[in-house]
Amino acid sequence: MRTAALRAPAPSGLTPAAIGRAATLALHDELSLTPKPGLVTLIDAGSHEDMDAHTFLRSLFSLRRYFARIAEAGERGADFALLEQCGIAAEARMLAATGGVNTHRGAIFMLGLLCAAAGAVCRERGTAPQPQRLRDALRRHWGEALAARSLRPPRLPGGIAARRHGLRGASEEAAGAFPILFETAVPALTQALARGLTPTQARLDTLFHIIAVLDDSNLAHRGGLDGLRWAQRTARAFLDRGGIARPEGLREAHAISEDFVRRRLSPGGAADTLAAACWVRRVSAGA
Ligand SMILES: CC(C)(COP(=O)(O)OP(=O)(O)OC[C@H]1O[C@@H](n2cnc3c(N)ncnc32)[C@H](O[C@H]2O[C@H](COP(=O)(O)OP(=O)(O)OP(=O)(O)O)[C@@H](O)[C@H]2O)[C@@H]1O)[C@@H](O)C(=O)NCCC(=O)NCCS
Ligand SMILES: Nc1ncnc2[nH]cnc12
Repeated sequence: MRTAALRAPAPSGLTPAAIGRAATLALHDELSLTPKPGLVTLIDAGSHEDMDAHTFLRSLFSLRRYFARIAEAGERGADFALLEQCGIAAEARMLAATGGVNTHRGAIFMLGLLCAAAGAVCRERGTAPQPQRLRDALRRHWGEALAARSLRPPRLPGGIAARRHGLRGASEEAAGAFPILFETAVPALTQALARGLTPTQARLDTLFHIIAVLDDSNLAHRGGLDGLRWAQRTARAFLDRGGIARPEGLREAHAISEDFVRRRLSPGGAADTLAAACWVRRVSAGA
């Protein structure tokens, strides 16, 4: 029998397997949300010629063990170097599954760190990890390493664009323990559901809240600073008009998505942050 099956579940009942499963489900929640500005859904490829839903599903399948594995590493108190090795191996499996297309590199980084933090919290606290505890664990265990890492010269197009424009890319966001995730995305999703929006409506409104404030390096890479600022203004205006929960909300969301595609803009960082917000709600509720 697998050793994992012999392990007494963490006092909270949130085993690394449950933490990891929540990450896979959250990434599927994001992929299946439609319409999404410029992003891949189950029915269209958005602003992408190089990937579609099948690419994302193959990528998700290749990551099916990674999130549980990195949660287990966090539960054991692994240092950042070990997490990074886990992430690099997962990126290699993703690229092998997608034929070299970058579907989830940012999600491997962001959700990988969050799963590791959840593993640490479950072992230390014996409770379902609440947002603030997750954030504290990120800072306490890997804050210094993430801060040092964010000073390294970026090697990816998004990170290079972010550095050029003085933006907070994925590495800087992680070094701050994901402020947009915990201060914008999770509250927006929670409040939308509390207002009675359906899960789909709440996720869509939350995506617009994230696009309106995130320094999404994918947008900066593809559209420059003008493209990023146009996307942020467009998302903010949609929300100021009342967001998705209006008779004309869905039609407007489709029209905005067509504008993003015309400009070849794709907010991949916002998509990952939405998935992470869905994941935070799942694990905080005990997965
Ligand atoms: C740590 C890395 C993520 C690299 O660090 P860097 O800071 O250089 O990262 P960025 O380039 O800024 O962003 C990398 C990906 O992270 C997502 N993202 C973008 N902006 C943000 C943000 N502000 N906050 C959080 N996350 C952000 C985004 O990922 C998603 O989009 C990608 C798919 O979209 P697409 O447009 O197709 O992207 P490309 O193919 O690159 O562009 P095109 O050619 O199509 O135009 C996909 O990755 C989504 O997940 C950014 O792309 C990390 O890469 C790294 O160094 N990894 C090494 C392993 C490691 O350290 N792992 C740690 C495990 S805990
Ligand atoms: N659905 C999606 N489309 C394009 N890029 C993404 N990055 C993460 N999710 C994505």
